[in-house]
Amino acid sequence: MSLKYLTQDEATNIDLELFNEYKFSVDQLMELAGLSCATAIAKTYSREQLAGKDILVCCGPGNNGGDGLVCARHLKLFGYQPMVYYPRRTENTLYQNLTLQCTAMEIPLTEQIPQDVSKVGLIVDAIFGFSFRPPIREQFIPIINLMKNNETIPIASVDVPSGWDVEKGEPETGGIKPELLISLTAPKICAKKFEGKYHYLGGRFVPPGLQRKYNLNLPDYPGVECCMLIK
Ligand SMILES: NC(=O)C1=CN([C@@H]2O[C@H](COP(=O)(O)OP(=O)(O)OC[C@H]3O[C@@H](n4cnc5c(N)ncnc54)[C@H](O)[C@@H]3O)[C@@H](O)[C@H]2O)[C@@H](O)CC1
Ligand SMILES: [K+]
Repeated sequence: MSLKYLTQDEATNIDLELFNEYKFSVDQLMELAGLSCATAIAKTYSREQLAGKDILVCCGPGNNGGDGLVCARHLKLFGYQPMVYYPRRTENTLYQNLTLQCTAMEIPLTEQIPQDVSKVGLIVDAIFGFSFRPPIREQFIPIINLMKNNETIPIASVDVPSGWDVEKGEPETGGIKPELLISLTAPKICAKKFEGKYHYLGGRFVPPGLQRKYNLNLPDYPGVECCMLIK
């Protein structure tokens, strides 16, 4: 049986079951998800490759953005130079704590779109995940366009390329084209349209009962790895 690609509803229901039936907290899964993203990024882009370059981590308003904040912290701990663009701060305590942790890690944080990206060697797209529903709301158009119109800086997308329909994939009007996609828990249907070089699976936390219920057919992670290349 092949690896299952999830519909938006399946992804949402798995999310709810992880929190309600398996009693995971958002923090627990977000920490594991963010760490697997940072690890997949580090395996794909060495520190030498990115020496002297910033990693621009773009964080959206939901848990995909939370994954980005966690990912930025672990990239810093791995010796990279992340900076965080986080435009919409909510009063949510978890996001406030994650933001404080980034600041305490001396990661520059900005609410303004960076004007000068000449020092940026990699963009991490943590704007929208599986809860995205087109069309993109006004406030997020500039950052999506910054990623879409840039031809030189590689993009690593967390869970879903932001702005893509979670099932149909890239919008007709053209979307971002990530080089690396890290699918969390299990890939979403839009990942079948992903044509970038590296597709990783992360989020090594799925209990066997949930795997069976949704026929996920997840491949075995090698050894103690928290992420694995699936393409
Ligand atoms: N369920 C899981 O197994 C896990 C989920 N995690 C992350 O959580 C993400 C899903 O998080 P959320 O459900 O908070 O939502 P998202 O982070 O996918 O979306 C963020 C917010 O964007 C807004 N939005 C939706 N459509 C929009 C549009 N067209 N224009 C502007 N804003 C729009 C929604 O209000 C949504 O709350 C996953 O993609 C993954 O990254 C991980 O943290 C942990 C594991
Ligand atoms: K994303």
